[in-house]
Amino acid sequence: MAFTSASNVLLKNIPYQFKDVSLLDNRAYIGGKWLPAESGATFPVFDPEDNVVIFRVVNLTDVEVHKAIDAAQTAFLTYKEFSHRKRRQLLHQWITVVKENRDDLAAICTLELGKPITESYVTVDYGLSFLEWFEGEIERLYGETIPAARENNRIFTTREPQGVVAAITPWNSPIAMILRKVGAAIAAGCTVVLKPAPETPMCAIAIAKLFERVGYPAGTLNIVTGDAASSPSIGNELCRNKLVRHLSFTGSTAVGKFLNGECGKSLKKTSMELGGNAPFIVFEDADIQKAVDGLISSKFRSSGQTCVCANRVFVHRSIMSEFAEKLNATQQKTFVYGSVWDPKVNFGPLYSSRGLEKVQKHLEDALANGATVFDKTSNTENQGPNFFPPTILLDCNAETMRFGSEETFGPLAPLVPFDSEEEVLRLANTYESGLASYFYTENISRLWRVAEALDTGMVGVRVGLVSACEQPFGGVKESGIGREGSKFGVEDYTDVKSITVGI
Ligand SMILES: NC(=O)c1ccc[n+]([C@@H]2O[C@H](COP(=O)([O-])OP(=O)(O)OC[C@H]3O[C@@H](n4cnc5c(N)ncnc54)[C@H](O)[C@@H]3O)[C@@H](O)[C@H]2O)c1
Ligand SMILES: O=CCCC(=O)O
Repeated sequence: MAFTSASNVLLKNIPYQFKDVSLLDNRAYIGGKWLPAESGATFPVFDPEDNVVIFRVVNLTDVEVHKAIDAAQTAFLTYKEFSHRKRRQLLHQWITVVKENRDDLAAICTLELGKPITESYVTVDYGLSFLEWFEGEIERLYGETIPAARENNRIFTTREPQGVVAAITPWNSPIAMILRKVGAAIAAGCTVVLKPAPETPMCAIAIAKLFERVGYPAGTLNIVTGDAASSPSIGNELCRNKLVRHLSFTGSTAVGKFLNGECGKSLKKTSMELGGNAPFIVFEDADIQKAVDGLISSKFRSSGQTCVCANRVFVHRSIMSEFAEKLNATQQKTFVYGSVWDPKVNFGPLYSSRGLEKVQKHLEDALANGATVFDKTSNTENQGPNFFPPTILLDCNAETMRFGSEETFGPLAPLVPFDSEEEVLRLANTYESGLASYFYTENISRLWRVAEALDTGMVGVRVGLVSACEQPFGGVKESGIGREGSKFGVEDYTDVKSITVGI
């Protein structure tokens, strides 16, 4: 077993040898410099596999965040003058260094998030796919010519970068969430102050270490780290500072609503990628094994910790027993447990005891209200303090049980019987959230009817995975504002300027 030599930053022995230990830094990155907190404060980052402290990272206040915003504004004045071709070349170089350091990035993700190493590679590659997509988009940020009503006028539009973007990201899928947001803003010609989640700051720092190698103006990307207690004061500065033109947030609906309200005071543009509570519907005419396979990837990906994971599983009453049997058999065949560093392992612990408590509460609530566990998996003992096995619940009710109105964010699959299309659409559409939904049918008319009726930003029809760099990602209702990825993801960080010329 090899041990890393980055012992000055990494506080625990791990079974991985970093190829480039300089990616492990615990300082903030402001105006092109790596800095400690002025107060000297740091906060701990834990390994979810055993709750041991792995890093201590600098804990900033609003004072340093203010400086980071100033640095981003200074950089913007230089960066916005770069041609689109030059911006594309820089992004291409960033992609190259991220690719070259894929192993170390995946290892940091596994360390901080407890993600099995194989899944961490998937999230790094998913993040890279966004950078590659945005690189292609940079030189396609076209304007328009508009026929003018006045004979002696000509009207053109251009897409202008907005300026300083404040980005706040969550712990789940840290590499991809950062690259999807920061990559788009930088492709559009903006500069960024990023506040990563306190649980996963080292992924953000490593990404910035690679960014630094590329030759962007100092201050184009700044990383401001802070723990849960300092997040509100950091957020306050990001929302109130007038130099910030756009706040791009991914996280819970509660925090998103608060930040959106704060940004409203200075009418900042916001992008809000918030919580989901995805319905997953299996109609009586579905291919049952296909639906089972889709649910396995939608529900149990990242141990159930993505915003687009199925949360409420509606199965037509006539096929419930067959579906449950097949789901249980398939999940037992699919998942391998053990050390997150073992490439064969594909199901890991939850990110923290906070995550575990929430899933346990949803399970207890469902059981107290009449649900039953289908067949508790028996081979998941001794997997660490934050481990929760894939669990299938029968006899569930989405209107009376907690999972019906709150995201579980864990591997609990509550199966809810339904009798008609009308009933299931009413149940699927009642909740305030509207991020993703999924359904399985082999009936072509129902396919179009239900896809159009589901009130969500994304619909998966006979697929359990919708996420892709080219697909507009985002929600309606309380799941958010705006779209990430796709051509809309870059456009979101530009303003349309119209230029009227008299001739
Ligand atoms: N729609 C999407 O694209 C998407 C993607 C991933 C996660 N999510 C959602 O994120 C949630 C899980 O992430 P979480 O638990 O980290 O969410 P969270 O809202 O608690 O935290 C998200 C980020 O906001 C920061 N934060 C919290 N309070 C703040 C404040 N007052 N000011 C500034 N920053 C503050 C946190 O430190 C973290 O960086 C889930 O609801 C999930 O659905 C949504
Ligand atoms: O958790 C949210 C994002 C995951 C994804 O992009 O598929």
